[in-house]
Amino acid sequence: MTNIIVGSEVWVEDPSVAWIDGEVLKINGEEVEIHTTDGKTVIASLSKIYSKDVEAPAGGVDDMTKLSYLHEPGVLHNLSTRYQLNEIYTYTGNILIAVNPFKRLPKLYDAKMMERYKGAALGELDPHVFAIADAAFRAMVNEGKSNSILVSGESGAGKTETTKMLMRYLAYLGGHKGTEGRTVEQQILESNPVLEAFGNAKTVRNDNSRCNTATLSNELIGTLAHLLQFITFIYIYFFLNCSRFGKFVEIQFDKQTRISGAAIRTYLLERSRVCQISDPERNYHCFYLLCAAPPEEIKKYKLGDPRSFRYLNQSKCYELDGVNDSHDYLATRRAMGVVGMNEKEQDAIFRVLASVLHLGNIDFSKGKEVDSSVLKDDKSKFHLRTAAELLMCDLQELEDALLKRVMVTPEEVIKRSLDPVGASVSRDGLAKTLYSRLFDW
Ligand SMILES: Nc1ncnc2c1ncn2[C@@H]1O[C@H](COP(=O)(O)OP(=O)(O)OP(=O)(O)O)[C@@H](O)[C@H]1O
Repeated sequence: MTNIIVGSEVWVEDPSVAWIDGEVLKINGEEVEIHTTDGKTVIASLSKIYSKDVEAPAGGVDDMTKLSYLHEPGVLHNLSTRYQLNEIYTYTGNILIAVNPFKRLPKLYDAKMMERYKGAALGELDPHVFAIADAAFRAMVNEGKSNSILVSGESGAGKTETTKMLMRYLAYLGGHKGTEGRTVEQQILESNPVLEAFGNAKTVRNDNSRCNTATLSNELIGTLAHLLQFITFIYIYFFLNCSRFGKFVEIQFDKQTRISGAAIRTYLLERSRVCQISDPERNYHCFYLLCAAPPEEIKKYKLGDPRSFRYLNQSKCYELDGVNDSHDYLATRRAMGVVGMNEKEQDAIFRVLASVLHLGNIDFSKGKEVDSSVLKDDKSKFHLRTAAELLMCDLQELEDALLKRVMVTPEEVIKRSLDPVGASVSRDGLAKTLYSRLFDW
């Protein structure tokens, strides 16, 4: 700011394009008059304008540390310049920034590209997700220690796509055929439909949202990454930090640096979504898939139109563009088979899911005693009975679990009635717990 004089080229905030460049016409104390490149004259405070790097190359720089000024407008301008040239990757030191291209760029990820990046030092070639995977792989081999890659970004930023590319490259380096000739990468990807059905939902930003940075703090990620340094097996880990759920992909290598196995762990499911959604979002995909199951299964689980269930009808969004829930239900069933869940287990999973929907339709009204409640009507009784049948539990015990609170003291176990509001809270609590236990399983 101190170098800003009349004639300097600067960045100034703009309501429509975030930052716009211009030339300083006058400085009057803290007040600066700027002629912007869109032909306007604006007044801004000296502390809110930033010098423009006039010597920066027209196509931007591939590493942000090469910029003369590392401030917000400089960084955004550099990313935007490169993006317009289809250069979606840029380094900041050894961190890679990826800008979502929202279109397929097949040449960027083909076999030739993998060949180019194999063994190349970080920074030697254009910024690329393969370069990060290669550096992580080489460090793991050279140091004989596990390594981790953190993929972070807002919902819809491209974390899932990035992880797929990282896995593809690692599978190329440590390529190994798994069972039935499928690569480990393929097997991990095949488990995706199952995880996505139960852990993904449509959010405002992404029709198939899994992750954003909202709930997993940087401190927690730091701790996880730190702990992993002490694990002696040679693994490469990916963290995807999320709000719907977190995903932790572990790829295991043997002493010959060939892939020997993989595991996926999930954590931090967004439980509140099971009972509460707001327009235009949706609940977890699996509920809509189940409501679109073949007629004999709908009959078995006593389901129907998603509009008839409280946990789904709080939002007006039921269908997603380009998504066929009936088709996806069958695809999820197939994927469950591929990852080793037998028919009986699949049926148990869908029974629990259906019971969550039935629980949500139970209403309560005031009971005869003070602060007590009863099932409101025959409809509620039907849903309670169905939930008990599906969960294969005792009807009376399930009703008690909703209408009464149990307190355990050192002396005795006390049962206290709940009023209708308390019973609704306990109903939602049970639904959330059922769903999250199912997801963890
Ligand atoms: N490198 C890429 N090439 C082409 N398309 C991409 C790329 N990265 C992202 N996309 C597009 O953006 C969409 C959203 O990306 P993705 O699902 O990876 O986001 P996310 O960060 O995992 O989101 P969420 O956190 O909500 O789950 C993808 O479905 C794809 O269409």
